[in-house]
Amino acid sequence: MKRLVIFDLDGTLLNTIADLAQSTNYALRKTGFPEHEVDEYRFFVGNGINKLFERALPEGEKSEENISKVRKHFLVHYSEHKMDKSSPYPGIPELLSALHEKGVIMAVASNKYQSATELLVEHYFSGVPFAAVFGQREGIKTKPDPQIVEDILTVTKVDKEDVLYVGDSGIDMLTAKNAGITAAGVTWGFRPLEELKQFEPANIVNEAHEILSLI
Ligand SMILES: O=C(O)COP(=O)(O)O
Repeated sequence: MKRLVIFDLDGTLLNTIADLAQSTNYALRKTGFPEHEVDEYRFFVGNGINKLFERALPEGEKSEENISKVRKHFLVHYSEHKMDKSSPYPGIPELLSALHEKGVIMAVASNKYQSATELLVEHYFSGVPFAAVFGQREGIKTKPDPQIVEDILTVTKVDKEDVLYVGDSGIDMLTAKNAGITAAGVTWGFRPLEELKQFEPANIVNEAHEILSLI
């Protein structure tokens, strides 16, 4: 019996790709670099925003200086536009309610910077009593480092064997592996099934309600 479910945010609970693409394209435009199609961003997102900008910048232009310029414009735009087109994936609000009714503890572990993680969770899941909502925090290694999971376990006091980690990318599957907890890969997010399979997660699910049978 799993007592705690840890969810990744982007690509798992929320489809945020259009807003991330829109704000990054704005920042690229402002700094004079070429933009990308929304779909390309599925492979840029996942390791925090600096990595997103590094991937979005052209070859030969991926300097710290350029990343920091793009970041500045992105943050201004994303602070105003992070909820323009984002929305929970089908069945997610119902899944979270059902887990809560069953008495399962829930938490969020994201590589998105902390303030945006908190604001998005508050906006889209205001009624959900998450025990912890952790994003990318200053001085703390990002996923796939297991620190974020360890921090959630410290807050919730749940043993590792009682935890299910749910995510949409190889980074998430590796985070669960590194933390020594059971993973469920979801196929509705940003990354393809083949990427999830490479990390041999214990479970792969195609629809949100399937998570209930893994508890
Ligand atoms: O912002 C990112 O890079 C990805 O965030 P996630 O960990 O919630 O998928």
